[in-house]
Amino acid sequence: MATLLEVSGVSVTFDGFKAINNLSLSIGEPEMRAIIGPNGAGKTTMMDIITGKTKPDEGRVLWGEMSRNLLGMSESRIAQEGIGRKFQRPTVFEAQSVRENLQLALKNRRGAFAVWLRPKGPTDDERIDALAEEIGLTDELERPSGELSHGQKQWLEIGMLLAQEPRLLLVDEPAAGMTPAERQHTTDLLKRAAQTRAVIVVEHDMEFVRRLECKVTVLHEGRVLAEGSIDHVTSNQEVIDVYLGR
Ligand SMILES: Nc1ncnc2c1ncn2[C@@H]1O[C@H](COP(=O)(O)OP(=O)(O)OP(=O)(O)O)[C@@H](O)[C@H]1O
Repeated sequence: MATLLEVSGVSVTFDGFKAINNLSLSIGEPEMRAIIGPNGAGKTTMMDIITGKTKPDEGRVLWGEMSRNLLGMSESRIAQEGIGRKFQRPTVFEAQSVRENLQLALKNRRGAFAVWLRPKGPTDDERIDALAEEIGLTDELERPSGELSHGQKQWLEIGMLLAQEPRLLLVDEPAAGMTPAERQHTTDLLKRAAQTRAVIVVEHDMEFVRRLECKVTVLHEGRVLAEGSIDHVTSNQEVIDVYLGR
């Protein structure tokens, strides 16, 4: 597994408060990684830094085979590089059908022009069918997205991100507000996505994290407190003291 993203010695201070404190971690390709930690640990700020929304005071964020520093790039450039982010609340176009939402995402995908020039690639309709199948919304393709359940909207948004063929997908609390069956479907979907790309999932639900069956990074006070298998981190006394035992 080659390293895709390397966060190295990153710090950021807001009004004198060090929200991220000499944070270092690396993500492989492909890899599934869960990030956990108490409120205020810096999980959102870390994602803001990776996606270029927040610029840190120190450190480097290196990306890809050429180890280019993402910190010099704009948010839109970083998205073009293949970093997709799913926020907690779904942001699909409610008046548009599932198909139209996926169509729109395909239009905006990376290298769309090159795909258009390629003579034998799948057509957009074939891609939409494959994506709908992937996210479990084949029977809902013609429905307005506003009629979907909360879980289905989340899957549609994941599908729209997958349409853009990201190399790294950042997902914020995907299980929140979902039924147990929806959670299971979301687990399966993310695990499949992580077979061919890097997926970082920030999540508080430990049962959900366990089912992802991946390496877990625990953040606390803006740095890595522990890292390893779920059994390794959940038996760590410091992790129990600052997070699990609360
Ligand atoms: N723009 C900002 N200005 C000032 N302080 C900020 C800003 N963004 C984040 N912080 C502070 O930085 C710390 C880290 O916040 P962050 O949202 O990254 O934590 P988190 O781990 O995502 O928490 P949660 O689990 O509650 O979402 C918090 O103390 C927060 O109040």
